[in-house]
Amino acid sequence: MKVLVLNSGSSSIKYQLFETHDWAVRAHGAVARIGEALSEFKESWVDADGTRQTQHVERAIPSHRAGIDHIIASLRTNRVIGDISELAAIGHRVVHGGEHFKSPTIVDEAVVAAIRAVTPLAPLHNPANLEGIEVTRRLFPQVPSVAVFDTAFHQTMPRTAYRYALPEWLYLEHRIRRYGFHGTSHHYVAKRAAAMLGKPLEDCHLITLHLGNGASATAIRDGNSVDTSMGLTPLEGLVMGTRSGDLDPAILFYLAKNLGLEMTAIEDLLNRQSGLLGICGVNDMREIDRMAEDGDDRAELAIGITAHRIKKYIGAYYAELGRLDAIVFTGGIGENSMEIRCRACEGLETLGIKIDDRSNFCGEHRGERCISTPESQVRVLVIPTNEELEIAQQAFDATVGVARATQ
Ligand SMILES: Nc1ncnc2c1ncn2[C@@H]1O[C@H](COP(=O)(O)OP(=O)(O)O)[C@@H](O)[C@H]1O
Ligand SMILES: CC(=O)OP(=O)(O)O
Ligand SMILES: [Mg+2]
Repeated sequence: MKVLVLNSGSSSIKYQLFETHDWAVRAHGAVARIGEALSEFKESWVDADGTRQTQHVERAIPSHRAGIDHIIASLRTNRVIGDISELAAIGHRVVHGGEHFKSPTIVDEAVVAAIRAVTPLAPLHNPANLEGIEVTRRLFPQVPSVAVFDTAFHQTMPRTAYRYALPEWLYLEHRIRRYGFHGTSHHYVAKRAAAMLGKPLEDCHLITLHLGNGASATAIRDGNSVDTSMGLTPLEGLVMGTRSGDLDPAILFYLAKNLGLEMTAIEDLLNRQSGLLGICGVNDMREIDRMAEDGDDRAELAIGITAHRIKKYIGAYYAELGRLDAIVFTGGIGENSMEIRCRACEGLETLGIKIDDRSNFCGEHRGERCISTPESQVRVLVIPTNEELEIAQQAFDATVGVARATQ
């Protein structure tokens, strides 16, 4: 059997097709720059003779719907999906599940409505996630679509971490609280970290740092999320590609009252024009690293603010946890930027955190690795995330569980 996973982001769709007997990847790819003049479609698949094939095309792909149609057509043309009955499930990353969803859920009309109801809380993400669900339910009505929520892993947070200091009715009547995101990634790397530490996840105290386009930190006690930096929406917390992360809420009043900005303009400013892009004009960390090396002061500042914010969260979460086994770096920046890892952990030796410069320099080594010195009490780990594998396994378990229950 096979499981197809769609991870629809704000301007991209990543996908992977897994064999369920060994979780080998039969095909994977991505559609990037959706809606721009020229979108990019990269795919890689294993053909019937076991040979890996790749293809890279550039063409206009105006919407997520068109992107998914494209992916499915290509999987069929390349004969990666033959008989539809081979598909056990289609797993979908859904960013916001509110308080309703604590585990992977087979999608029906009521689930679609519940996801739609929380869409205002993840305006960059949930519409794309829903579009993916609608397309696959239309194309493959006989295959269960399973929603795997970014918010689910964080549902173990205590109320002292998830409630804001706002009037109670805003929580009771409107469910305004911290939800947290990237839960699938935080959970996946936490399990891998436990394996590297050689102890059960239930015994691990960890700080996981998912640093991609969106970025978040999570405090994990005894294997459970007990605090996380993103809040009601994926805007709070760390500095991101185009999102501001934490700021004084009074800045919003200032922008509205003194600069006359409309609410929609403020929302766009904080979600799409801030973060790395706002500080230095570029949101790609590779390019920012190069600019900083060439002496660009704004690029240097972007790296500095990003690392400073990460360090603040490490300190806060260490204090919350009291004991810390490991700090885990993941996501495009966490996995690849030795500069960010180095600066985020700099000066933390008295907390028992010491990076080994040679191990931190990745060179050709891109896999799971420990980058702290042997004396460092807290291990510092780099673990490539694999949200799609985690979603595939959770989606498969959900469908197998239902099949068992109905037998
Ligand atoms: N070799 C690298 N060095 C520094 N940053 C990198 C490198 N490779 C990727 N990145 C950064 O990772 C970020 C994207 O992370 P990723 O996890 O792929 O994002 P997404 O949230 O879209 O899945 C970008 O800022 C990109 O510049
Ligand atoms: C929730 C979130 O920020 O996701 P991404 O990093 O994919 O934008
Ligand atoms: Mg991501």
